Amino acid sequence: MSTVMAREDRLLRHGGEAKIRGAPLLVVRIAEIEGRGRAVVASEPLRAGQIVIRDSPILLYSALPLTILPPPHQPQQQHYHNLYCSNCFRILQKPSIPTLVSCSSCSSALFCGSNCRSVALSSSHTPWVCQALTRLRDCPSPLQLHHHRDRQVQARFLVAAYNLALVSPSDFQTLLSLQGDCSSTAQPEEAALFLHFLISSLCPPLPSQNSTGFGFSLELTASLLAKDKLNAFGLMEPFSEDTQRSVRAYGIYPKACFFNHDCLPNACRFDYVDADSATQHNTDIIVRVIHDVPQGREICLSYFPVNLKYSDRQRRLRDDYGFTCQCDRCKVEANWSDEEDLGDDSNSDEEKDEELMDEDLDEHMDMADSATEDCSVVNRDDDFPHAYFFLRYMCNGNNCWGTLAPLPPSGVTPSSAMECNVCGNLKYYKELMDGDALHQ
Ligand SMILES: C[S@@+](CC[C@H](N)C(=O)[O-])C[C@H]1O[C@@H](n2cnc3c(N)ncnc32)[C@H](O)[C@@H]1O
Repeated sequence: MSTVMAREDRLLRHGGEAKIRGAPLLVVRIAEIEGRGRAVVASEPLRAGQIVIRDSPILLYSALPLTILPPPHQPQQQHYHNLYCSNCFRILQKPSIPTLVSCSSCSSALFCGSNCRSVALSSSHTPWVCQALTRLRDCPSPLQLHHHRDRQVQARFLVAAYNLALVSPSDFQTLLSLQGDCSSTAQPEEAALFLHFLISSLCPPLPSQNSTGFGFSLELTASLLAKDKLNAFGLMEPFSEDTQRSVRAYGIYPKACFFNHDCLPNACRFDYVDADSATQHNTDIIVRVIHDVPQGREICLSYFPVNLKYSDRQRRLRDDYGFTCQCDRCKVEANWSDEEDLGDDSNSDEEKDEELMDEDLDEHMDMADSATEDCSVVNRDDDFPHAYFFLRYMCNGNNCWGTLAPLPPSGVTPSSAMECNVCGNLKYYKELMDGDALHQ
């Protein structure tokens, strides 16, 4: 067992249940499930819409490429298009606001105000991060970092992670305790080799043995990258019907990272990053159950939009998360044939994907039409919950494909308003069943 793994084991395992940073979990617990690792399980019956976890990130980093940012007070609005505060990650919509400030020593970070800047200077944007990002951004072109957006984002993660070891050793230990390590592969991945070389040759030296006891090494770099790949949550750009949405920042959330995946999840997560600037913790994520969940049942999220077709889901889960999904929906859809559905060969792959998705959904919807007569189907363990799921819990907004969860119940009364976790619109149960959802 590697040093990293041995330490992880000591830090984490505690009577079969994992210790979790921060406030104790109340309505859920973390349990080990064979073949699935740690999992979030309801410790009491949960009501539709109930919040099960509210979680703050231990680490947040930008998903944007390493570029020189425009100076504050830059009058041209377009320069700020899709730029975010480097601390709170709210969108910088108003370039003329007098509070916009940049880092005083680099042009890699822009903040929505002096408060965010001073928080960042003592946490996520320390002098070491400032120099490291500047040197990586200006790295000589033969090293090819400029052409490789994914590697730039991974470099940002590694800089943020090694900085975490310096500024918050306990959070760094939490990061090390998450699933993902390099011990399963004999050779460190190419990304780890490349990025480790880049950081060790370009960035200011890190203390060889910091207070966490972990030295800067290729093994640790590879392990950190694996943890990021399996556990990071993306905070998306604001929703727009017309454009493809991408990630504005990635975060490591020490409780939410225990949710396993299901292609028909019973919970979904919300974030409100662009909430009122007076709101603290705007990068928290909140997980709510989408329907009643009995005590002892595992609570799962979907790691991607629920509309993906079977083969794409299987591929992503295998390639990105290292497991074969055997959820109820996959068992049913494993018998469906993609080849039969491929249709006109002249269409692009994207068009084919959309057609397949529409056909998959049509099939679900047909089943759902006959299922809606009997609302009890939601609790049945056969094919129908799949169809019912799409009708009731998938947003039908243009280009959205979000998941709907009821607003939190007030007392014992469930809410009839369903909130979409992608577009944010509210829909009402009756309109959903009538196929005429009300957008507000
Ligand atoms: C974000 S972590 C979830 C928590 C993880 N089980 C743990 O022990 O820390 C993601 C990893 O959990 C495992 N996992 C998630 N969903 C799974 C599922 N439906 N079946 C099997 N393993 C799953 C996979 O190893 C995946 O890479």
